[in-house]
Amino acid sequence: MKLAFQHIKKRFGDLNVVEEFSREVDSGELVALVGPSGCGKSTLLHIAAGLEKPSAGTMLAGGKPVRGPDPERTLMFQENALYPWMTLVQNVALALEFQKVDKKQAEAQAREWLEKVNLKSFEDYYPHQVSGGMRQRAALARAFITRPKALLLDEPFGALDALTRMTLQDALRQLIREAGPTVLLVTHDVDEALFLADRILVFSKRPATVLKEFSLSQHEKTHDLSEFADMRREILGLLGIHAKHEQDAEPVSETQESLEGVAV
Ligand SMILES: Nc1ncnc2c1ncn2[C@@H]1O[C@H](COP(=O)(O)OP(=O)(O)OP(=O)(O)O)[C@@H](O)[C@H]1O
Repeated sequence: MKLAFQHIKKRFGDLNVVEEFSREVDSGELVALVGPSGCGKSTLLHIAAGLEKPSAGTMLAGGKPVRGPDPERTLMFQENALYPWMTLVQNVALALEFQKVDKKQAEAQAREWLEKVNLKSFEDYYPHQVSGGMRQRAALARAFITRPKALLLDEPFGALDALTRMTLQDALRQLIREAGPTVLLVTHDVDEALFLADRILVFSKRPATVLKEFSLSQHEKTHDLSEFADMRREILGLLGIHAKHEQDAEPVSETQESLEGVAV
């Protein structure tokens, strides 16, 4: 599903959040939105999800104006919203039950998706009985089980430690490869954007405008992002973070902290 932001502007009262944003995200493409805290990235995601209306301009999904939320466009947050009183399998199955799929069939499919995200023996655990990374794996299974045409990911792994985050990024890439949704990813983590994205949009501080756009080669990426060192340095520079020397470039977790520090 192609997403098209056409001359989008957004104000909240006196606060000018998005100046004017026009971009298309092709079917099956993954575009990462990177920028200072509070610049308006999540607002753009909410407009794509149909949770916020633009003050001006048009949001199109699959060529049609977005008029509200739709299961075809699934939003996933940093804080997994699993229900604590339901097991992982019940949580994942619920997404299908909302779509009127029979409970037994929904649970059978939920078990398959939990297996895909390496949670096979944990299906019947409750969220508090598993780690934060495992809860986000379950949240990924729940996001994918309805086979949305567009996935809108808002800092999906922001609460996880760097190592767990990398394993979740691997799981996400695998799921995307299988299911092929269009993905918009908001992240503070430049390395996450480099690893996952086909394209990265770097935003200015509020009101959000695109400072620069980067296209990444499609070939197989690994977490060794050394071939993207120049791009990484340029992105960090645009965000006002300067790595002294290449060998001093911040590791993932510090990058995250530094970016948080650019809050406006
Ligand atoms: N519903 C709302 N009502 C009023 N102001 C809002 C609303 N949603 C967002 N804002 C404001 O708009 C600005 C941009 O918020 P947004 O969440 O889009 O930024 P962001 O770039 O995603 O930030 P972060 O990276 O910290 O999540 C902020 O100042 C925020 O307080």
